Amino acid sequence: MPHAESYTEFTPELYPPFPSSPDFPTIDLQTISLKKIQDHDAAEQDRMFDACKNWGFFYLELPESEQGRVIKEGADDVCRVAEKVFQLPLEEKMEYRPTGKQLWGWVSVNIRACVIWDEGLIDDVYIYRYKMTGQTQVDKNRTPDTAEFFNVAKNEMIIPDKDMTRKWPKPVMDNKQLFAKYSTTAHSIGLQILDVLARKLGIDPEEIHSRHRLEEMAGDHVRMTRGPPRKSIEMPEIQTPSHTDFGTITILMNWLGGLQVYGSPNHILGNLDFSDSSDSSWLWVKPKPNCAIVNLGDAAVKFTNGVLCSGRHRVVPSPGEQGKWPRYSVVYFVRPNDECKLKALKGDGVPEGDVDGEDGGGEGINAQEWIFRQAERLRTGRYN
Ligand SMILES: O=C(O)CCC(=O)C(=O)O
Ligand SMILES: [Fe+2]
Repeated sequence: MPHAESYTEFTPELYPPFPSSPDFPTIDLQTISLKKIQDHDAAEQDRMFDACKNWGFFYLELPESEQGRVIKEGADDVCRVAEKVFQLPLEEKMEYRPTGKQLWGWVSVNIRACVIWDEGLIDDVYIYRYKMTGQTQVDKNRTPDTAEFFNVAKNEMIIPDKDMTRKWPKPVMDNKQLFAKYSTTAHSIGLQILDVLARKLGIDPEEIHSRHRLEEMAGDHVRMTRGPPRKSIEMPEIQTPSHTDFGTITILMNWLGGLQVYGSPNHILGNLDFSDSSDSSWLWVKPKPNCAIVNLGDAAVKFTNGVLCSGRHRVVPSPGEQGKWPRYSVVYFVRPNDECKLKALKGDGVPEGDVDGEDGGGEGINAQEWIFRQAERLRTGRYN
């Protein structure tokens, strides 16, 4: 561990390597070059499309692309802000919790009810700035999670201070430009990837772009996460429970192992199943230098009627020696605009009908309602 005098928690230069032992089986993900995608390289597009139909996860090589470098370097800077935010006194961090009691009273009410809620409350709920540890359940025994999150909303960071609607901690406000640039760049990279996938499926790319306009209100945010060092060698704790991401595409930066993908590809929409927590069922995602980890979320499954895959994943303490360090990650969630209906788009490669039955034959749930519903399922441990 770093010495107290030079103490900062986020010290990637000191991290030991991911252990190369059969005790930690890793998933073999494709590595896709962002530069080649930006150069419209056909072979790279094919490989990326296949990865998205298979695991719904791939590595995205960053440094040769200018936007890639913004993410690579920006993620380090965001982590340094994260350290400062997580080191704030708990009572200060709690000022940024979602507005509690009313939210929790809502549990048994039909999801449609949320549309009649006061706007501000919904906003707090889904932007969900500070999540202290223990707010979600990780297994059938209702064991609480061990990770802290601080979610910085894209829509707040890209507008002038005078128009902001929420209070943010000083370290975030001091770095507003960093969050604005990071959000704008990650959003743009996400859409470049989605554009390729749409074309492959015969979907008009404008149908994707119009559902993800940067300036429109959406659940997009930069999530800073912190998981504590491992308590014991057996690794019983789960930092973040089994889930699929709620949005369309996620750009993840992490430095230490801990992320795991369920060992068979998931084709179920919004799958939060945590019943199988046995270590042997999960594959480690080894962090790859210079690469982001990209994964698709529920909206990508919905828009393509199940052709694209959203991999179910979770986070456990880092393996081996790495587990002595607190674990930071920086996640950007590209999500559809709040009002966007989660329904299949038209395209030659998209099967007709409603593969998962979540539409109920009606208008479909909108993106904001979906986030709210899935967050609530995670919180209560009720995933079906
Ligand atoms: O920390 C990580 O590596 C993954 C985090 C994650 O899956 C999430 O926040 O949705
Ligand atoms: Fe996730």
